[in-house]
Amino acid sequence: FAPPPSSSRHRTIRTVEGTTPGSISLFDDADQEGAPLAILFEDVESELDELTRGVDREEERTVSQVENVALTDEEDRILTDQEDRLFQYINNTVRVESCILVGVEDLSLARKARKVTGDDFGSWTLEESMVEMRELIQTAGLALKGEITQRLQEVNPRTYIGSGKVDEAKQLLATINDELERRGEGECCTVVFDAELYPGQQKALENAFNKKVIDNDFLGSDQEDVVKLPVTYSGHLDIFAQHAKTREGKLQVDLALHEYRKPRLTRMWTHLERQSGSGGVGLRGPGETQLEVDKRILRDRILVLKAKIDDVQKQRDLHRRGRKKGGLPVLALVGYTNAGKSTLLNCLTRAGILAENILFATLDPTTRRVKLPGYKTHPEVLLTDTVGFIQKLPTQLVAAFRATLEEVKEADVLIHIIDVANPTWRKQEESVTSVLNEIGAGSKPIVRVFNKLDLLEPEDAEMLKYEAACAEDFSVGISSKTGEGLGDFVAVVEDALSGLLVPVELELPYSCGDVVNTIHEVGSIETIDYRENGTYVVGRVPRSLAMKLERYNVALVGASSKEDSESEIDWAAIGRGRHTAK
Ligand SMILES: Nc1nc2c(ncn2[C@@H]2O[C@H](COP(=O)(O)OP(=O)(O)OP(=O)(O)O)[C@@H](O)[C@H]2O)c(=O)[nH]1
Ligand SMILES: [Mg+2]
Repeated sequence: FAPPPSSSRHRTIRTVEGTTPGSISLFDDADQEGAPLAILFEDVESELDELTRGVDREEERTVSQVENVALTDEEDRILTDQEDRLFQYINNTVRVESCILVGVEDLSLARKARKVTGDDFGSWTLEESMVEMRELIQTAGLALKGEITQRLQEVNPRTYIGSGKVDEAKQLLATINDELERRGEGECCTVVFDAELYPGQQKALENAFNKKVIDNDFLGSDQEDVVKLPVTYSGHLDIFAQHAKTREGKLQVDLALHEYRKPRLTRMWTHLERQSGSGGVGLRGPGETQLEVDKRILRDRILVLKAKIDDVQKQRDLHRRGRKKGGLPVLALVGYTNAGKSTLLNCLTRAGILAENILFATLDPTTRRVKLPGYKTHPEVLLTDTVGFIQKLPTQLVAAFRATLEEVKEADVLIHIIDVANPTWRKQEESVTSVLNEIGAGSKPIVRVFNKLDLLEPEDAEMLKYEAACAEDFSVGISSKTGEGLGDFVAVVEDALSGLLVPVELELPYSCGDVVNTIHEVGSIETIDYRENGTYVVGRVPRSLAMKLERYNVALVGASSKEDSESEIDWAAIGRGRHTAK
């Protein structure tokens, strides 16, 4: 992380209160053109100390006061800098090197599912879930050293897994650590659970494992405190933390981390308190226990973060409303993480949005105005990329990202990208569908896109294309990589859009009386007036009908019948990124 001295720049910033000047160095990565600035801590402790002081002052304000804080641009910039630094801190330190994975299958859940649905289609097997956890662990940058699994008829309320398994895990950790020590490598002190644990269970497990593994040096030096926080299910959070790019994404991850820690109060803040001078001047009030202080700081931080997120969201709402006014149809790309949403958006727009072979590459919704090549009935649409879904998201996180999913709720049509090269794709599809239902977006028109056909055996790819062609709903098989099927994709999207109701204002000659009946049947009428030249109608009709009635249109909103003259589209070239805009 050390910058070459020649390229380093130095910048001094003021804290919000303007009291303690702090300084940070910024440097450009000389090798990579356009790489983001990285922030180097000269003195991590004092930076963070300053940060918590800021938080401490914020807490004196009540909720409404926090909401009313109008920040100047400068203050806002400084606060954002502070967020960024906290962020860097999270990214760089709440990471552990190695871990073991405990997989649990709670058979009582499958039993419950069977009672409701009559079968257990859609519930994940232990092995499928483990495959996914391994990927998550890898994405989080952890080295997986060992695994144990258990099938449980009922969860043990105290330690989640049975006491025999706890002993087994301890034994495994001991064996692994002996081996690591022999090789002179750092010890493995993290247990990742493939389950959501109650704080009490987590504590009990920490205690159980602590005795043998984490031991006294858990209280070791300041940095170590944080590094050795027993991470169990927070793996998702770390991954989110590493991929949030925009202000809102970062704030949300930050909030989720705080919400996650609240019931699990760890020693994270304690060491900061110790840094702030004897007795924690300005932090600990009279008679307050350390735990109370910790809780207060977390609670206040959560308040501030929520207020800020609110702010950012209000701005986004404004943008969204502005977009609506433009009358362009909005398509949202949804799907399981790693299905290829960003790749498809890139392919369609060449917008250069991050597409990587890691889970959760996209955390922030990105919207692009796109002219779909080959799109006949409408010149342009808005395409929104969204964060990928996943089974068993920690509840806290789902709540934090619900706002992001608002974009999905606002869309006219959902494009559900499915990675058919993944053996569990049907279950992933189910998981996504249930999240969509949960957020109230299940009734929107959905285009199912079987992606990554290029990775399948040709005959399997053919089967899927056939399945898509025969499907009653909107389905299509494509490969975002080779460009195969993208022409069909655009056609299917067009079909889906043509069923949408669009606002119209028409003057229909009296000779087309039956048209009014049709509008009643397939759309809705807000105003009807019998005028000299014909029937004046304001209402909403399917896009396809709007096109047909265009000549009677007084002011047709949001649709156009311009024929697209592009006939031959070189999708393969677009897929490879060599397409030049016409
Ligand atoms: N072979 C092949 N690979 C693909 C295709 N589409 C996407 N990929 C790859 O799949 C990986 C994931 O793609 P992304 O576009 O980042 O996936 P995403 O759905 O946006 O993922 P998140 O943002 O993490 O939810 C990348 O390595 C892509 O190159 C395809 O059609 N064929
Ligand atoms: Mg993505």
